[in-house]
Amino acid sequence: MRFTVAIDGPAASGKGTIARALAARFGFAHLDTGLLYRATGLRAAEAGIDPAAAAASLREADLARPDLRGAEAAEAASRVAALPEVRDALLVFQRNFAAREGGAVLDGRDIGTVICPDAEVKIFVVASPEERARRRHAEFVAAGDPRTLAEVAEDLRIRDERDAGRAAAPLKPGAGARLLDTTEMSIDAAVAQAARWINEQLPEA
Ligand SMILES: Nc1ncnc2c1ncn2[C@@H]1O[C@H](COP(=O)(O)OP(=O)(O)O)[C@@H](O)[C@H]1O
Ligand SMILES: Nc1ccn([C@@H]2O[C@H](COP(=O)(O)OP(=O)(O)O)[C@@H](O)[C@H]2O)c(=O)n1
Repeated sequence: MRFTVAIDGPAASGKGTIARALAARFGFAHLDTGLLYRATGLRAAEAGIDPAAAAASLREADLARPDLRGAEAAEAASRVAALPEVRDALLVFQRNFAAREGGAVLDGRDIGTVICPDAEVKIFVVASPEERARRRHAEFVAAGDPRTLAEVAEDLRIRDERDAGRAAAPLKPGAGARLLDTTEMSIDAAVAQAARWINEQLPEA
């Protein structure tokens, strides 16, 4: 069976958490596509190579770096993600992942619009900017990053503006996407709602 769940939304809205939980619940494979852009951004900056070349030559080890979830990687990702050549270089890998037998969940910014416009289920996850900053800040505190809440909020604001304002695959809901506002939702409630939408579309066993 091929079945694709596309999850998009702004930074720290809860995409990855929901995608991971859905993949575990339904036995689908999960791809956090943000990691591809994070790894590309870091690699291009460090090796001083063209970002498109960095994207085209990503290796497993690049995606296993411990610093991928940090603020520097996020900023580098959002810069290279505005380049159409970088997006093109990552497209086929993502499409192949989505088409795998057994089902797949992908989370990112353009999954429901560009990568998988025909996904069986599209979910656009949002939360208020304050709540998203609070969540990301809590993660940084847990990881020992001294960034303040105000700094985190400002980083997210700049990145969201860049991601939604760029010409190449801007952040926006795909046609037919369901809106999931997690601002006042528990993780369990958010996952349960998403799971109901998937169950509605799953073929009868
Ligand atoms: N209702 C919720 N849904 C999803 N994540 C939530 C929720 N409430 C709190 N979180 C927390 O928000 C943080 C950011 O979530 P994450 O999945 O990393 O977001 P994203 O992938 O959109 O950047 C995580 O620490 C997660 O546990
Ligand atoms: N499908 C995707 C995924 C990420 N990205 C870019 O990569 C950056 C990091 O994405 P991420 O999903 O890891 O970031 P968070 O939402 O977890 O903060 C985003 O700010 C986007 O610029 C993208 O352009 N397209």
